Amino acid sequence: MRVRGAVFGYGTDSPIVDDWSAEFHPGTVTAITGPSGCGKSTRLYLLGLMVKLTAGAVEIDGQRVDHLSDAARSRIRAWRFGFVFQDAALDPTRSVLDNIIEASLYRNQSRREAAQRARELMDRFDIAIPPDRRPGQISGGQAQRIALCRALLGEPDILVADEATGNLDPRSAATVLEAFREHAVTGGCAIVVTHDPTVAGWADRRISLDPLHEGVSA
Ligand SMILES: Nc1ncnc2c1ncn2[C@@H]1O[C@H](COP(=O)(O)OP(=O)(O)OP(=O)(O)O)[C@@H](O)[C@H]1O
Repeated sequence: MRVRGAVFGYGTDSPIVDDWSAEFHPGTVTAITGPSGCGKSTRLYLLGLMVKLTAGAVEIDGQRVDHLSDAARSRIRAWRFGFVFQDAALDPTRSVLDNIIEASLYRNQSRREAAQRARELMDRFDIAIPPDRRPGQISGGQAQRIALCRALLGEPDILVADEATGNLDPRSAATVLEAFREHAVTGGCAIVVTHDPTVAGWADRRISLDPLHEGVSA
């Protein structure tokens, strides 16, 4: 996917993202780095078609998609993207299992199949809690991994993660990074925002938004 000349700001403030262009390739993990508040998460919202640009365009497979209707953008999000946000964004009223499988039900996957796969993912990421637990009764690191299970369950083309290893011990973080790598190796596109130099160094490409060393490196 790519973004061309994107401009976006919140309300009447000056733009947070001003004429941003970038490309993200299948088979590749790209890390986005930069100081706190520079607009890394905002760029993920923009790539995930969650906000409307003031100018510029977002393209997937060469097709412009940012200007489509809300319903069309929601469909693209459900079918093409998997998201892991900083706050996990789990529904507190539903079990962790239901949180994981919720999005896949939009994709006409059967509940039984989805639940089976969700349990496999929970095992893979060592989330040793009963699947009927509510998000209010789990740790921050578990919530992040539940959000990752939810993102992976839909087998997205584009996996977008915001500080997805931030709350994790080194072993759990390594399992999560392996999952990003596997996603890329199987032809997916992974985009990870991180403050962690180890994660950035491990990625295939880095987009730095730091004014002192802005640019792309591989
Ligand atoms: N909903 C909002 N309304 C107004 N301003 C916002 C909103 N969300 C973020 N901002 C502002 O936009 C700027 C960029 O925020 P963003 O969360 O994208 O930065 P970030 O680089 O991801 O930060 P961090 O590394 O601390 O998570 C910040 O100045 C922030 O205060």
